[in-house]
Amino acid sequence: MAFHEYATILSVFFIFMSLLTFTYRHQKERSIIPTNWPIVGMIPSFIVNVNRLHDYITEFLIHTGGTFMWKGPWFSKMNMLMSAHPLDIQHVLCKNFNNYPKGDKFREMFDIFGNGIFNSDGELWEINRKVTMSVFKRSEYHYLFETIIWHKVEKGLLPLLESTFVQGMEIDLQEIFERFAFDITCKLFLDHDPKSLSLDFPYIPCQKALLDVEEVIVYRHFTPVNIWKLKRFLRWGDEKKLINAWKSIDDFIYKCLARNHEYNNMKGEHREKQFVFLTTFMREIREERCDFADPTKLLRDTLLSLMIAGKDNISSALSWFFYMLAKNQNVEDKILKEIHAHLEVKIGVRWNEKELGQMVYLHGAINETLRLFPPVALNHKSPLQQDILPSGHKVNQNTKIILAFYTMGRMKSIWGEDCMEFRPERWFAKGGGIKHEPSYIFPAFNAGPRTCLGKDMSFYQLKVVIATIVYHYHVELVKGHSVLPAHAIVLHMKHGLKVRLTKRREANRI
Ligand code: HEM
Repeated sequence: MAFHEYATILSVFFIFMSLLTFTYRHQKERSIIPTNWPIVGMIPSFIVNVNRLHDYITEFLIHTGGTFMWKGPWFSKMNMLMSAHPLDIQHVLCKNFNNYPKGDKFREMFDIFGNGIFNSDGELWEINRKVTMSVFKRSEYHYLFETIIWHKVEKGLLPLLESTFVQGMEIDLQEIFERFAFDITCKLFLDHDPKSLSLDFPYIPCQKALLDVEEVIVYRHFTPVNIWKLKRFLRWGDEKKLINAWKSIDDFIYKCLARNHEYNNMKGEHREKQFVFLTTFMREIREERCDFADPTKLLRDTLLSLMIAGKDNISSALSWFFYMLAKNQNVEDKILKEIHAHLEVKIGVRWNEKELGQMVYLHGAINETLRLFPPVALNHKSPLQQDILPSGHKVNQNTKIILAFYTMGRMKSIWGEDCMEFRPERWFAKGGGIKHEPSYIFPAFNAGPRTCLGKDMSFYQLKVVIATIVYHYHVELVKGHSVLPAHAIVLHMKHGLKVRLTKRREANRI
C-alpha cells in the first residue's frame, strides 16, 4: 500500500475518533440524561458508566427530579423505571404492598435463593417471616448472638488487628470484616464456626462463593434475559461462575445440616441442651403444620438468605463506616469521647444493649453511613396489576421498577444542601436521642411489611465492633488507594479498604 493510502486511512480514523470524542463530550455537557439510541437504547451510556453505576443512576435521577425510564435495547425487555421519589417508595413498599410482590421474574433472577425469605411471596413468605421473627425474639437467641459476637471480637478480630499492627502491615479492612461477619453468621445460623478470621486467612470456598453470587446477579439485571439464560445453559462466563458458586454454597450448607442432624440423633448423655437456630427454626416450621415437599431444601433456602443478610450487609456497613471515619477526623474524635463517657473498656467487660443505646453520636454516624452507602443500594419490584405511581408514571405487569436507595441518600430535596456531608448531628432529635426518619425517606433497612428483621441486631453488632476498634486503633487510609463501589447486589468496595492501624496510646489520643 502506498504511503498516501496509509495517510488517508489514518486521517479518516483520526477524524472519526475526534468526532466520537466530541459527540460524547458534547452530549455529556449538554445533558447527563442518557441518550436513547435506535436499536441499542441506552446501553452505550451504560457501558461508558459501568464502573460508576450508582453515581450514574444518581446523576440522571437527580436531574430528572427522582424518576426516569431507562430504556434497554429493542426487544430486550430491559426497560426499567428508576425511582428515588419518597412517595413512590412509600407507595410500592408500604401503601400498595400487595400489588408489588417479589414476583416470578425476581425469583428467576435470584434463583439461587430458592424459596427463602428474600424470594418468597404470599403464604410461604408469611410463614417464613413469622417463624424467623419468632426465633429472633427468643431470649436464648439473643444470648447466643451476643456471646458469638463478643467471642469473635475478643478471640478473632482483636488478635488479628494486633498482629497486623505489630508487623506494620497494610490490611484490607473489608476482607477482615467479611471474614468476621461470615464466621459469626455461620456459627449463629449453622452452628459451625469456619474460622475464616484466622491469622493465615484460610481459603473457604463458600465465603468467596457468596461474593460471586452477588456480582453475577447484578449483571443479570443489565443483560437481556435470553442472553444470560443462554450463557447459563452453555455454562459460560459469569454464569459458569454462578454455577460453581452455587455448588460450593450447597456443599457447605448441606454438610452443616448433616452434622446437626447427626447431633440431634445422638442419645441423651452426649447431647448438651443448648439453643441451636436451625433445630428451633425447623421445629417452629413444623408447628405451623405446613406440608413442604422438601423441608431440608426450605431450610437450606432460609439459611442462605440469612447468611447473605447477616454477612454482607454488616461487612459492607462496617467498611463504609471506617472509610467515612478516616475521611472525617472530627467525627472520630467525637466517637472516642463518647466511648470514654459511656463505655467502660476493660478486657472481659462486655457492653450491654443499654450502654450501647447511650451512644447517640455513634448511632448518628452509623445512620450517616447507611444514608450515603446503603448496603442494599437498589431494590427491584414489578406490579401485579397496572398502577399509577405518585410521581405520575404508569406501570404494568411488564414494568421493572428499580428503587434507588443509594440515590435517595444523596438528594438535596430530602436531606438539604449539605446532603453530601457526613454529619452525624443530622440525626439528633430536638429533645435528645436519635431523630426518627420514616423508612420511605431513609430506606436502608427497607420499608413496609418486608422491613429488615435484623435491624436491632445490626446496630448492636456494628456498635460493638466500631467502639472496640476505635477505642484501640486509629485507622488511616493507605495513600493512593482508590475506594469505589463494586458491582454487586450488596454495596461492597471494588478494591477493598486498604488501611494502616496506629495504636491509640501511640497516637496520643487518650
Ligand atoms: C446493616 C445491616 C443490614 C441492612 C442495611 C439490611 C437491609 C435490609 C433490606 C434493605 C432488606 C429488604 C431486602 C429486600 O426485600 O429485597 C432486608 C431484609 C431482610 N433482612 Fe436485613 N439488613 C441488614 C442486616 C440484617 C441482619 C444482620 C439480618 C439477620 C440475619 C437481616 C435479616 C433480614 C431478613 C430476614 C430480611 C427479609 C425480610 C422479608 O423479606 O420479610 N438483615 N434487610
